[in-house]
Amino acid sequence: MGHDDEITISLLERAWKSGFDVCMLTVDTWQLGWRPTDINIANYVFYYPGAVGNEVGTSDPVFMRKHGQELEKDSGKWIDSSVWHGKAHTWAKMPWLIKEASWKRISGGRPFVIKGIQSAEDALKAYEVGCEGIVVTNHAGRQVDGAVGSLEVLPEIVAAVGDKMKIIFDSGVRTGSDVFKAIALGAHAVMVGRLYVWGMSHEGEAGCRHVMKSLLADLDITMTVAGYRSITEDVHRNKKALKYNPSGVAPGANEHAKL
Ligand SMILES: Cc1cc2nc3c(=O)[nH]c(=O)nc-3n(C[C@H](O)[C@H](O)[C@H](O)COP(=O)(O)O)c2cc1C
Repeated sequence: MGHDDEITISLLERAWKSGFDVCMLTVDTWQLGWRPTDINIANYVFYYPGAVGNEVGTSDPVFMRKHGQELEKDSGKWIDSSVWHGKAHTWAKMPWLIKEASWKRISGGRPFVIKGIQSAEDALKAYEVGCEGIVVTNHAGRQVDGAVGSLEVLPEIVAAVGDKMKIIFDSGVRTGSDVFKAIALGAHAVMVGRLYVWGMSHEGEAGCRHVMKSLLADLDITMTVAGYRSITEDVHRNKKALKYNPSGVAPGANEHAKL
């Protein structure tokens, strides 16, 4: 979410017209973390106005009306008016974004999700401002060095809001047992980031499909060897009976017999 409310509304309208029907706001990176490796290989997709990372914003009709189509690379003007980083909005702005002026009005009431929640306190705030869901994530540990582990905070967040809203988990999901543990701890769904990218970089779309099929197969096997028939009927329903096991060993079939 950038600095300019008019541009924000325009972006949301474009998203809705393009067929997206859930709005997800990332709140943990209004500025990017410092990663020397990226600097070494000149990997910075937001460096100048035409850079690919800024395209959604700088191609926006309201942005172009206000700032012109040809922004000078080094003027700094594009940063001042930015649709990109540089401003920390607060919780006070959320009712405006979600309800009063924006997403709910534009989409006719479709869900709004906040991505980047790492505490029960913030999860409750997200609920209070009108979100239907949250993503419990530490942005894959790629932004704040030493950030709290997302799986560590998941149980307290589930306890606070698990019956009120959808909880999606990400950061570090690589295997079926990672998915299984997150679901067993109360997540309704998980997301993956780098996993599919690795498959894609190796073999394009086919690689991406292969990685995702392997993940699902691994989840199936994990589920069955742990004694569960299905995620929705068994693992999630029985989540309160499952305990997080930091050793990484999946709960065994005996546990299922007890349930
Ligand atoms: C190359 C890359 C770009 C990303 N860009 C964004 C982004 O623009 N907004 C965002 O909310 N998360 C972004 N993320 C974070 C992912 O949405 C997700 O939270 C994270 O990758 C999940 O962890 P995992 O990669 O370990 O599965 C990005 C991640 C990667 C690897």
